[in-house]
Amino acid sequence: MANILVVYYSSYGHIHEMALAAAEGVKQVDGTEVKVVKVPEFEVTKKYMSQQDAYVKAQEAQADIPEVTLDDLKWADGILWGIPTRYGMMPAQIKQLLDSAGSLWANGDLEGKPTAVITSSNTIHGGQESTAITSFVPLMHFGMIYVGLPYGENPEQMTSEGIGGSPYAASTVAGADGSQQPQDAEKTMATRLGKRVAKVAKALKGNL
Ligand SMILES: Cc1cc2nc3c(=O)[nH]c(=O)nc-3n(C[C@H](O)[C@H](O)[C@H](O)COP(=O)(O)O)c2cc1C
Repeated sequence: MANILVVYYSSYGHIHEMALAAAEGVKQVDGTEVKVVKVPEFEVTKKYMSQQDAYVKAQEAQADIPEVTLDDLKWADGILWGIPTRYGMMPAQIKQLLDSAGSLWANGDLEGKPTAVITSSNTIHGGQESTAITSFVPLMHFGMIYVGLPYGENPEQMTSEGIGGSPYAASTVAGADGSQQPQDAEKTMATRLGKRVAKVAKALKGNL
């Protein structure tokens, strides 16, 4: 049995939806168990963003998702990270989690585990690729094995349409005002990435 964790942070729900799509992909692989967990919100963020309807609605929709623990990260044989773009890179909430997981780094608890990123940004050039690539850096410090999104399996990437998806991460474009919801092609790529991480985790478990 390979355990797969989908851990995400989502202010407005796009990454929440993409995380659920990735979990569907994990479920397509026999002999795996999937858990979806969210990164805790900061009090200061609740204070400043709770005037925004879109934020409040999206947080209510995630109320039943449990908050991640360090034991969840240890439990996992593979981890998908849902990371929306903040100024071209990961949000502080995700960085805070990683910064709180120094004991796992020190013990090598995540070494050899496959990992992948799901991201989003408002605009097509607003950080889709920079968020994925900069997120790779701390994941390498943890000794994880990065799983990308190959062109051969994701024909949706070969388009001039304004959708997400790159060799580095599954992604969705939320639109300039954030009102665009993840499109089927984007969710399909997240599902395939979930499936890919599950297959790699299963193949690697006990073999490194
Ligand atoms: C503080 C902040 C910074 C952001 N920075 C960017 C950015 O650099 N580029 C961009 O295209 N979108 C940016 N956005 C938009 C978010 O990336 C977008 O709301 C997010 O990807 C939607 O995912 P979510 O619904 O899961 O939160 C930013 C949003 C916030 C709140």
